[in-house]
This record gives sequence, structure tokens and C-alpha cells, in this order.
Amino acid sequence: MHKFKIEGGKALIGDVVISGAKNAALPIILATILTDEPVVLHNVPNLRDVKTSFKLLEISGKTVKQLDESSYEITGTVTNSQAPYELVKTMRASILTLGPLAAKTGTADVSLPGGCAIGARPVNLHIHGLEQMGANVEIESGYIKARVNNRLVGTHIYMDMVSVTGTENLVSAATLAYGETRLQNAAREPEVVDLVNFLKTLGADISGEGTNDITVRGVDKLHGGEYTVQPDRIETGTFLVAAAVSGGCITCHKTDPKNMTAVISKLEEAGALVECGDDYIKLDMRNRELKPVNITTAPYPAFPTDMQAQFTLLNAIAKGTGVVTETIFENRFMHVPELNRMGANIELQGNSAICRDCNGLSGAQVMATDLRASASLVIAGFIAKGTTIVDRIYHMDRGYEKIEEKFRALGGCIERIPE
Ligand SMILES: CC(=O)N[C@H]1[C@@H](OP(=O)(O)OP(=O)(O)OC[C@H]2O[C@@H](n3ccc(=O)[nH]c3=O)[C@H](O)[C@@H]2O)O[C@H](CO)[C@@H](O)[C@@H]1O
Ligand SMILES: C=C(OP(=O)(O)O)C(=O)O
Repeated sequence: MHKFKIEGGKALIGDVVISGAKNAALPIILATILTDEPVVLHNVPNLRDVKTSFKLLEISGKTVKQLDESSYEITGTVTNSQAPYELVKTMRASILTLGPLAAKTGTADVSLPGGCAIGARPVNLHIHGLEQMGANVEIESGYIKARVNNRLVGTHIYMDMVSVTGTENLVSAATLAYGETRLQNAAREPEVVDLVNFLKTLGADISGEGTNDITVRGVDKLHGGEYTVQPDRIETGTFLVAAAVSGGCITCHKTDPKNMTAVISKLEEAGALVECGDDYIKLDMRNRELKPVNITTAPYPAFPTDMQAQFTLLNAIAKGTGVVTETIFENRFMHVPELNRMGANIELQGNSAICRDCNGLSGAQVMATDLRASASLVIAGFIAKGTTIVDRIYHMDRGYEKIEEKFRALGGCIERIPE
């Protein structure tokens, strides 16, 4: 298991090019199951989760060919409708095979993902939606087994909770259903919109994306196409927080400020000077005082849970008290005890973290528990006095491309050490 060794105490300054969004790339890659024709994808990030998605496609019978650093061609037809436990256990987003496999082949045997560090994360909405579209779904030996007679049938689905991958699974499945599917209380996340735009390039007939009421009119088949994955708004936000907490100045290029209003306005409230262009965001924190900000996570367009750990760190080192409330996942504060070990003064009260003044952070040996917790600990290492060792960084490799390279270019002292 690799670790990061980080020397702290330097402002992070410079430019960084943002990669394609993990959470857009994964549903798009797995939705290629829906077509027999070639698909070319660009701006695909080189991440562990992306490799896992390609493995899932290859198991299904598809062929994946890398064209350049971030472009891939996916060809072939699905001949096997299994998403095995060995892969699903390493990546929850494997559940995104369920809708496409059921719609395309009438059969899907997808291992139940189970809980993870941040919460129980059930998939009842995915299953219930498919049942409403006519699938017969059984849970057997740890697998979701979906069977469809002939073809899924469009229907009116009200989703009890806003679920990002739940919406993505049902939208993907509905593209090949007979008739019209209406999804109410759908997720509005930019990654859902990216998936819909991709499906439209393959000939899907969808409207309402970006709202909570999406309509999909099923077509007989989808054709091939070429698509560029949107920039990663969470990677962008992570670098902006790194600039803010280190008193530095970072410009994120090839990103999309339009999808980041909640995060940018909180960074401004925290005292940062933020400048946005069409495809860049620059955050300057030099000679400015960091102020605490209260945040509450909620579905888009509200503040994203995937930026919560980074803002918990921001509040931990700001002068004054900031309250972070997590409403999406029941256990997403695993970074708090680790930050406290580095000198933070954060108290957990129910689903809130009360971040009070501390006397700065000092380097320590800490454990990454999930993807965004890892990001907050790595950034904490850059601002702490002395050396920080972050253990279990495989979490980070799931979602951040070339992370050491990117931080090093900003002046960060970080090296990967094999155990
Ligand atoms: C690959 C991907 O895109 N992952 C993102 C996706 O995860 P994911 O799609 O798994 O998260 P959801 O939006 O589904 O989860 C939201 C809430 O709904 C609950 N729920 C969800 C489905 C369901 O069938 N039943 C149920 O109760 C979950 O436990 C959670 O409490 O959205 C999350 C919320 O923005 C992000 O943190 C993840 O980074
Ligand atoms: C929680 C995340 O991812 P996943 O849903 O893949 O676990 C994340 O991207 O922060």
C-alpha cells in the first residue's frame, strides 16, 4: 500500500490543468453498453475507477482501445451481463452497469455494492425504478438479478430521494425502453447532464436534464458517436481550497465555473479573491485573511458533499468558528479525527462538525479513509508544520489524476512512498 510523504509550510502557487470528471466519465463509459456501434470518448481521466469501468466493459464482451492519453474507442457488443463482486467491491459506481445491461440484453447480474466508509448507500431506488419499468428483480447470493421480458416499458417514476447514480441508471435504461419514462425528483447534478448529452449524441431522445423532472422517450436502438467528458468540478474545488488554505494563488484551467457557484461563493465568503473566465478559475489568497464559513451539503445546485471534507479543513484553520453540516451521507466525517490528530479543534455533534480556532496544524501520520477525506488530509499536510505521512492513498488514486505531479507543479513537496 502506497503512502504520501508531504513536507508542509509552503503556499501553493501556479497553474493546474483540470482532468475530465470521474463522476461523469464513469456513467458515460458504462452507458456504452447500450450501443453495438463504436464510441470514442475524449477527456477521460486516468484513474483507478476508470480502469475498473473498462474492465467491466471488457468482461461484458466489449473492446476498449486507448487512442491517446485521454481518448478511448469502445467497440463490440455485450455478450455477458455480469458485473462480478471482485470489481464491484472496489468501485461502487459499478452499479451503473445495472440499467444499461437490463435495457440492452434483458438480463443483468450485478453484485450488490454494499456499504462503504461514508455510509450504507443502499440501491433500492435503482432497483425499484427498474421494477416499475417492468423488470423482475431478485436479490440472490449477493447479486441483483434483473430479468426483462422482451423490453423495458416507459413509465412515471417518482424517486423518494435525490440519487445521482440512481437517476443515471434509470435515464440510461429508459433510452431503450418502449414508450416514455418520466423521472420526478431526479438529480440535477452536472454529471447527470453530461451523461444525457452523451446519450443524445448516440440518438437518445431526452429532455428536462438539469431539472428534477426528466423525460426519456425510448428509441429502438442507439448508434455510435464521439463525446468529450466535462471537466471535474470536485478536482477543481479541491485545488481552489488548496490555494485558499495555504495562502497561495492557483489558476485551474480547462474547467467550468458555471457548475461551481455554491463552492465559489463560499470561497469568496471565506475571504478569497476569485476570478472566473469561460474555462478557468483563479483563486488568490495571498495577504488575505481566511474566514470560517458555515456550509450544509445538499443535492445540486446546493453545496456538494464531495467538497465537504476540504471545507472542513478550511474551517479548521480559519480564525473563528465554522459549522459544517452533512445531510447526504451519515458517516462522512472520518477525516475529522485525523485532522484533530494534526492539531485541529473540531467537535462532532450529530451530522455537524463544529470547527473552532486552533494553533495551526503539525505534521503527523494519518490514515485516508475515503476519496475526499484523503484530499483534505493531503492538503492539510501542505499547510502543517513538519512532515505528514498519509496512509492508504489508494482511495485518492480512485479520483485524482496525477495528483502528486499536479501538486508538485504548484510548489508542493509530496512524494509517493511504497510500503
Ligand atoms: C459515482 C458518483 O457519481 N458518485 C457520486 C454520487 O454517489 P451516489 O449516486 O452513490 O449517491 P446518491 O446520490 O445515490 O446518494 C444520495 C443519498 O441517497 C441515498 N440513496 C441513494 C440511492 C438509493 O437507492 N437509496 C438511497 O437511500 C444514499 O444513501 C445517500 O444518502 O452522488 C453522491 C452525492 O452527490 C456523491 O457524493 C458521489 O461522489
Ligand atoms: C463518494 C465519491 O465517489 P463514489 O460514489 O465513487 O464512492 C466521490 O467521488 O467523492
